[in-house]
Amino acid sequence: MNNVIEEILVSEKQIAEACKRLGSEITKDYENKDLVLVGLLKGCIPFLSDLAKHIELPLEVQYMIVSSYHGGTASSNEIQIKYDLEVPIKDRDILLVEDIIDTGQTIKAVKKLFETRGAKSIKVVSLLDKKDNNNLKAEYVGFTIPNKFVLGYGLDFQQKYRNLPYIGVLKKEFYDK
Ligand SMILES: O=P(O)(O)OC[C@H]1O[C@H](OP(=O)(O)OP(=O)(O)O)[C@H](O)[C@@H]1O
Ligand code: HPA
Repeated sequence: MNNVIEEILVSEKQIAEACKRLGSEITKDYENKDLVLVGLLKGCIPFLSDLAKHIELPLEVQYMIVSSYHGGTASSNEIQIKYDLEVPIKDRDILLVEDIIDTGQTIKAVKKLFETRGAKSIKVVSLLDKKDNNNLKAEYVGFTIPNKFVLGYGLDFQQKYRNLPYIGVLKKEFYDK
C-alpha cells in the first residue's frame, strides 16, 4: 500500500484533533439554525462521518456527486452533477463538506448553484485547502497544505487509497505530468 506514498502529511491524530476543533466551532456558529451538511461524494465520507460526531446539533445530512476530476492527478475544466440532493434547500443553512479544495473550481460551482436555489446561507468546511488556491476560501479549514497531490482519508489516486487513515503525498513518479 505505502509504495505510492512519499511522506505522511497529516497524521491520523492530527485529523482527529481537527475534526474535534471544527466540530465545536460549527456547533457554536449554528446553534438555533436549520443546519444541513451537504457532503460531496465520494471523497467526503471519512471526514463527514468523523466531523459530524463532533457537531452537537440536530443536523440533516445530504449528499451530492459533483465531479471535476477523472481519476488522475490533473484538473479538468468540466463540472458534472451526477447525483443531486434529495430535498429543496430554499431558506436553509447549508454547510458544504469537502475533503479538499484544490483549484476551488468544484466548490465555487456548487456554491453558485445553491445560491440560485435560494439557500439562506452557504458555507464550506474542508479538511484540506491547497496553498495555491486563490479561487474560493472555506469558512472552516482543517489544514492548509502545499500544492502536491495527496491521497488517503477519502482522497483517491485512480480511485484507490481512500481507505488510508492518514493523508499522504503521492510519489512524484506517479504524477500524470
Ligand atoms: O478544488 P477542485 O480543484 O475543484 O478539486 C477538489 C475536488 O476534487 C475532488 O473530487 P473528485 O471530483 O475527484 O471526486 P471524488 O470525491 O469522488 O474523488 C475533491 O473531493 C473535491 O471535490
Ligand atoms: O490532491 C488531490 N488528491 C486527490 N484528489 C484530489 N482532487 C483534487 N485534488 C486532489
